[in-house]
Amino acid sequence: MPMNAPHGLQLQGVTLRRGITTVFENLNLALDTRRIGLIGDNGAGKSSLFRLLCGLDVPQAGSVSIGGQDLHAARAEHPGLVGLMFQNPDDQIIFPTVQEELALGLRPAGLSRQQAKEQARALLAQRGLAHWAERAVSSLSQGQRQQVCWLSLLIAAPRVLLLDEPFASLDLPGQARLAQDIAQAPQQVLVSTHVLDHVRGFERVIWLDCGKVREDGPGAEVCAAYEANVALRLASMPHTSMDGIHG
Ligand SMILES: Nc1ncnc2c1ncn2[C@@H]1O[C@H](COP(=O)(O)OP(=O)(O)OP(=O)(O)O)[C@@H](O)[C@H]1O
Repeated sequence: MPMNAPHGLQLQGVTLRRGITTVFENLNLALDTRRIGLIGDNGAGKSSLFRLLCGLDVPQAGSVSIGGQDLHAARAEHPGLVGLMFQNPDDQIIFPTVQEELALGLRPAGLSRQQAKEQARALLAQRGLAHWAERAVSSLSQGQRQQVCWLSLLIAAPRVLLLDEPFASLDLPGQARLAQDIAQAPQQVLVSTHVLDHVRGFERVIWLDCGKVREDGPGAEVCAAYEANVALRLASMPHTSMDGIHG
């Protein structure tokens, strides 16, 4: 790593277009903080940022680096550097059964297929989910599939965890468990969410607004600023009436 290089992920002058949409233009971000929340309206660019940070998308201009090294070069050397939990579990899950899906994350660590399956079963048992091992992923509910996605990431243990709306389909116990897991994770964790309470206590929250950083600072302050902005926008909206819709 070059001297004085940032140790975390960094975007420099990034422009990203997806289809006809310019999502980011000349975006600069240094993501060194241990816990970072990402908030903002639908379409603000949260998932797009995660796609850049894990190398799924490549910017049309600018660079994405980690520890001062180009992200793609770094990932080629260390495949387990950055892991993404997708917003939609169906974009993430590849294998038919839960244990195979979890075992996938262990193969880069050099484990045999059998060893990886055994570790996957051990993690499931530790979580009281031993009965899920042979279950077809397609037979699980949306929230259960989301749990599988989280466990896959947990077992793969990348150095940086990117969680895209990980709480969205979880029940209350599942949300509490995930919040606890995040708090205990030794790695850097970035979480995007529309439920601000999940990131309000984070040391850093970034509010994205139409692909730009609107606010960046302590979670409590940035969440309060976003809430105030939403309240203001709601107050200035004309009141809609349901009259006539129901008859
Ligand atoms: N596959 C795609 N092709 C083209 N444009 C896309 C695609 N996915 C997203 N976009 C556009 O990119 C912009 C950013 O979308 P993105 O999914 O990153 O937002 P988001 O903040 O994650 O939104 P949400 O809160 O709804 O998940 C939006 O204008 C969106 O319409």
